[in-house]
Amino acid sequence: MIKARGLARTFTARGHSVEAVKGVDIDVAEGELVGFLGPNGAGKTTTLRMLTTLLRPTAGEAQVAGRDLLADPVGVRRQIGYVAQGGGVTPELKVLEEIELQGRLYGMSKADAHSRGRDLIAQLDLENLDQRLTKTLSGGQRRRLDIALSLIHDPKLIFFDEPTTGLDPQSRANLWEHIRRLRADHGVTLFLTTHYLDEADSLCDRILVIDNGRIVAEGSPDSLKARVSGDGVTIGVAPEFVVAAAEVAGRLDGAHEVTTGEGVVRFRVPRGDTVLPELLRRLDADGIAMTSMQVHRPTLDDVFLTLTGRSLRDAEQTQSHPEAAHVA
Ligand SMILES: Nc1ncnc2c1ncn2[C@@H]1O[C@H](COP(=O)(O)OP(=O)(O)OP(=O)(O)O)[C@@H](O)[C@H]1O
Repeated sequence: MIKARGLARTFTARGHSVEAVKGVDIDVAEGELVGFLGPNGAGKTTTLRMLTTLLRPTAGEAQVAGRDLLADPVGVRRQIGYVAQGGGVTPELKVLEEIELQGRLYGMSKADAHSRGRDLIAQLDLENLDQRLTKTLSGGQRRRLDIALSLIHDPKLIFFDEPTTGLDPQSRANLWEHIRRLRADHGVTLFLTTHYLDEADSLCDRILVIDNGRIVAEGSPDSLKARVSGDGVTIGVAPEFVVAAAEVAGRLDGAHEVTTGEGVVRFRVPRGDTVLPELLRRLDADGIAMTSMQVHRPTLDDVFLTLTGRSLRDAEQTQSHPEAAHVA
């Protein structure tokens, strides 16, 4: 459905050039639900805008939904749907009118646009809202209307740019269900960008991780998590014992990636739960009191950290990882 090779985009603004996307290869098979995950500024939207013909690549080539991106952008546009971040609607139109207008823009007759509008309203659970002005919709309802608008011409491939950003947890879960249904009921191929790890994890078959304009990892959520070896353990100790506690942790069987922070020591071990009694015993023997402890299974954030040396959350705030000092 998507085959991109060496896709790149450089922006030039006030004499400075920014290599937003530095030559990415992307393959998406028919019927797949693929997530494009990365922090703010990583190049997700730029890539999406190139794949949806809204932005011309500086280099590279792509086939999208069976059409050549550069040679046949109009053909690509006919085959795809695009749910942009904060896509525009006409505030004074009612929901059904807005969808009908979209149908008319795609060249449908009034009757066809009306019946397609009715179908989409049912499909996206907008039945009770069809006569509401679009400007009065909640965030989640607006996003469902955006999806309905993108589906008007029955596209086989849909791009979503951060579909659930800004939504409350309940609306997010509801929208995930709609996205899953698009694929299950209509066999649509989906490509979505997100900076939410849980979203990528629960929704996507496959994830591409982008950082600084390059794809740094690719695979199923489970296979990516399997790249991180072992559970993460975080223990709390008094600040004056951090270095000593890190040394104790580093001597445990299989312990690696030991880092320290303000009153905490973090490390990885093959089985977090089984090493804790031994760790407690050794800390006790050295007179170090543990104030807290947490064990967690690898998350996609751990994958990002392993790959880039930065936490996805830190990267989002464009911060480095100042408190982490490697001691082993
Ligand atoms: N029109 C533009 N002119 C100059 N620089 C741009 C332009 N659009 C994007 N950039 C830069 O390109 C880089 C990638 O931006 P992009 O919007 O693709 O990232 P993103 O991963 O989608 O981030 P977000 O999650 O914030 O949407 C950033 O450094 C951004 O500042």
